[in-house]
Amino acid sequence: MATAGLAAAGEAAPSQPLPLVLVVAVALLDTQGRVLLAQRPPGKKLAGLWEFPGGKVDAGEAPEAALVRELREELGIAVPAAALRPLTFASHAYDSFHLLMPTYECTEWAGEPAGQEGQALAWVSAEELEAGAYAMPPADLPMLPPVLAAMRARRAAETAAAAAAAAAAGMPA
Ligand SMILES: Nc1nc2c([nH]c(=O)n2[C@H]2C[C@H](O)[C@@H](COP(=O)(O)OP(=O)(O)OP(=O)(O)O)O2)c(=O)[nH]1
Repeated sequence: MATAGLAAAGEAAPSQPLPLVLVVAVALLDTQGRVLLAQRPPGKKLAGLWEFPGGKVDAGEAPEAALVRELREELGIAVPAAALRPLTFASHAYDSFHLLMPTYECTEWAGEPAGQEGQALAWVSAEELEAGAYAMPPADLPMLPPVLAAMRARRAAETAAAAAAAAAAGMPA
């Protein structure tokens, strides 16, 4: 329906569209099924909140390439693009832009993650994440159910693999 038609029907006219900002992020999962969160530094928007590592996609850049670049720059780790598996996405209207954030799951990387820009990092368990122990941006909250499911699946798979290895070696798990 055209705007005039909406107004005639007594509905609110659509507000000014916000610019769409494309950000890519990752749920990096360790063998215990914990996820890596990074704390946004002081002086930035959403300072102090804990986020999934990632950043903005540059013009002309593929999302996976952007994430590989961001993880190298921010955490000092090398991630093969093929190890990035689509998991979920965020779509959230902030005051001055609309965030669209495809989020991948990843269990393979080379190097030890360390905050290259001085940001604090934390490996967070599913229980801690679910309890809200790490305050996150509002855009991230709808992504938590699929992230938690991925964390628990990873932990269960690693536990089963350890039990199978122990059984094969003739040892109790
Ligand atoms: N990487 C990441 N960004 C998030 C998450 N949740 C969320 O709302 N964001 C927002 C915060 C920023 O507005 C944007 C990320 O872009 P960025 O990392 O380049 O943001 P920034 O503020 O450091 O950069 P800038 O605008 O100062 O250049 O997405 C998240 O879980 N991970």
